[in-house]
Amino acid sequence: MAMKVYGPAASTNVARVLVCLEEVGAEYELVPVDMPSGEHKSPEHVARNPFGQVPAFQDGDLILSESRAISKYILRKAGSDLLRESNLSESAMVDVWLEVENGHFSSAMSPIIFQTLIVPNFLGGKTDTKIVEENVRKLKTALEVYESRLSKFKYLAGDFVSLADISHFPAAYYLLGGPHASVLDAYPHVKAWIAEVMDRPSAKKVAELMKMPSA
Ligand SMILES: N[C@@H](CCC(=O)N[C@@H](CSO)C(=O)NCC(=O)O)C(=O)O
Repeated sequence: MAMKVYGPAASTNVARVLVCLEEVGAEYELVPVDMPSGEHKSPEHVARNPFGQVPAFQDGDLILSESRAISKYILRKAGSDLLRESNLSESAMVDVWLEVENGHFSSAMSPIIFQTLIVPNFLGGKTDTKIVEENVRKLKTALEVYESRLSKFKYLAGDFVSLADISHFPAAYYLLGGPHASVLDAYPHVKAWIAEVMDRPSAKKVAELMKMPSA
């Protein structure tokens, strides 16, 4: 039975799971969740994701939530080298930079995406520029570290591409498509690295899914 992903492709955390499925060429079904109507808070969905969030994931009788854990499951099941699990130190570096992506990059990008895209376009509200400015500063602090790291290594975890790089795709998609793309101009190694991530067939496929109206 095909693996199922619950949630809109346009959600960064759903997109993270989709890009991993595309990386390993797995069969999967994307099951819509109508968030404007609050379907993600329904008992059926909360049974799949205890926080009432998207994504949720099902593979047979295994039900998972948390996009990075789901991503690791998908890559492990496929025996993908994107986790570098045949090498203890390399796999540890993948975990380090996956945590960095979560805590320093996406944690700054999420409020920026919410304030500049969701609030004005889907909630009919006004962007809170204070929140945006505060998180652009946080993003720049992170990008200083990335620039230094990527001037020494081809990819974040080392001289090999890994989940740590791929996991940046969703937030990078919105950064490049949003009002703050020019932030990258001050970080040439980061800008080139993000372009390489975005150029992966998996990223291009999911970028198309993210654009679809139902997404
Ligand atoms: N740590 C989790 C975060 C999921 C999440 O925030 N999902 C959002 C939409 S994507 O940005 C969500 O479901 N928001 C609605 C809500 O929190 O009620 C993960 O990695 O899967």
